[in-house]
Amino acid sequence: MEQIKIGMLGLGTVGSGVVQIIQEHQEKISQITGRHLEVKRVAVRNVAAHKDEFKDIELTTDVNAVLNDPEIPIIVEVMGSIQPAMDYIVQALENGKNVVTANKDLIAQHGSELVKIAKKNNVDLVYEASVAGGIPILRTIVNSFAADQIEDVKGIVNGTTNYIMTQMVTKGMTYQAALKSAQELGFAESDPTNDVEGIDAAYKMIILTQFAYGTNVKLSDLTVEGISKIDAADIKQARTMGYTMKLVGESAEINGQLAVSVAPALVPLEHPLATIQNENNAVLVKGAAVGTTMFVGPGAGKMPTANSVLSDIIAVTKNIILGTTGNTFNGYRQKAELATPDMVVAPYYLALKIPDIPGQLLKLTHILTEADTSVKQVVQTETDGEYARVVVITHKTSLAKLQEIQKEIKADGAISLISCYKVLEASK
Ligand SMILES: NC(=O)C1=CN([C@@H]2O[C@H](COP(=O)(O)OP(=O)(O)OC[C@H]3O[C@@H](n4cnc5c(N)ncnc54)[C@H](OP(=O)(O)O)[C@@H]3O)[C@@H](O)[C@H]2O)C=CC1
Ligand SMILES: N[C@@H](CC=O)C(=O)O
Repeated sequence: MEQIKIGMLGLGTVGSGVVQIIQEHQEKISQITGRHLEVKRVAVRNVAAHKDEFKDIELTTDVNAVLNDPEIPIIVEVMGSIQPAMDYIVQALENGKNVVTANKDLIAQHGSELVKIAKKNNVDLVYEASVAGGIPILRTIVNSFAADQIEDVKGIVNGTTNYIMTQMVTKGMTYQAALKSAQELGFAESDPTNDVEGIDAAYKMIILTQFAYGTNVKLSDLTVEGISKIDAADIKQARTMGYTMKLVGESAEINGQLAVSVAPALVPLEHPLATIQNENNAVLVKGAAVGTTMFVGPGAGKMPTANSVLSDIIAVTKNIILGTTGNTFNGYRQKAELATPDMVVAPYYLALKIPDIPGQLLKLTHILTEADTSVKQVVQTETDGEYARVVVITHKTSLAKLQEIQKEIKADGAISLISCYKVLEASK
């Protein structure tokens, strides 16, 4: 049987999973593709750290030995970060190599540039593993939503933060201990800042927005908030009010304009996203024709992510055999403006510190009424005699009105806003 030789950049969590699947599932892959896949050479930083585990594979620190090898038609980039990964991928594409990558940072920031280079060189550039790890969401949007008009994409798209929050809620683990565990399990990025600050999820929402609406947005177009400042008191309070807290990414089409965000949100316990635990991810895609669909699975980790990389490798192998490489992963292109804050509407959870004297709640109600909303649910959780902690869930209001509310509370001086989270609606 003819061979397809693969060159790899990186042999960490994902890379080692890719090698393992190719070795263990070779027979099935050969039957499906008609080719024997062989990992010919892998570039790493530290050969000594890997040589005992990967005795049969040629390891090198010389990236050019991978990128310039004429026998290798597919390069798998699983080293991460922007540079030097960007330069290596450009070099691979210019050398006529097809590229499979799991690098969301790079695709979200430089995807359109790389797509052009791939097209010019008539090679594939595919990146299924870059969004939601093991969930085959990108190819599903490309293939199964090709004729539908997507109206909303929302979900849990970062495994590390969902794992941390689940461990904190179900096992009472501290934030730091849960983060350490996520790192040990290979879910977190090498620098977990992007995970916990919502940036990793934002990159994934940028890619999902490109696939769903054909529109390129940049990180600065998104509102992004992570989980590092979440108060455990809010998680507990939310629970008593019938909600759990999740880091939710959303890309919504509102009258032809796009609103893309990542933030911790209160999710009603009966909402499908409330059931997603640990490193699992879920993406809800709402199409005008199909309605709401949900895709669930592991969003991070060695084997699930490697499986998505393999689905790309197999797709590229088939294209090589058919002579059909060079087609853009997602061919949909559409220009769309960004929605303004007055268009983005939701109920909000506000935790406030209020002087424990008569008339203060009335003042708060007045501030909300002035901003065209009102209290849907209110709970006084505790008081030290001087100040009470009050939690309010508002009726729907726009982001613009929420900003007015925040400004008015600040101006009042006596009342202070401790935290503020969007509340998902049970039916959406
Ligand atoms: N982990 C996960 O669950 C998921 C990860 N991803 C993405 O996959 C990619 C890889 O992630 P992951 O496997 O976790 O990362 P790891 O940190 O586990 O592995 C990175 C690998 O890349 C190698 N490497 C790093 N820099 C260089 C360099 N300059 N030259 C050569 N080799 C280099 C490292 O070599 P050495 O071992 O010698 O240090 C290591 O083998 C990232 O883009 C990540 O965002 C996507 C989805 C899920
Ligand atoms: N660090 C990421 C890995 C997968 O993309 C995550 O936790 O989701």
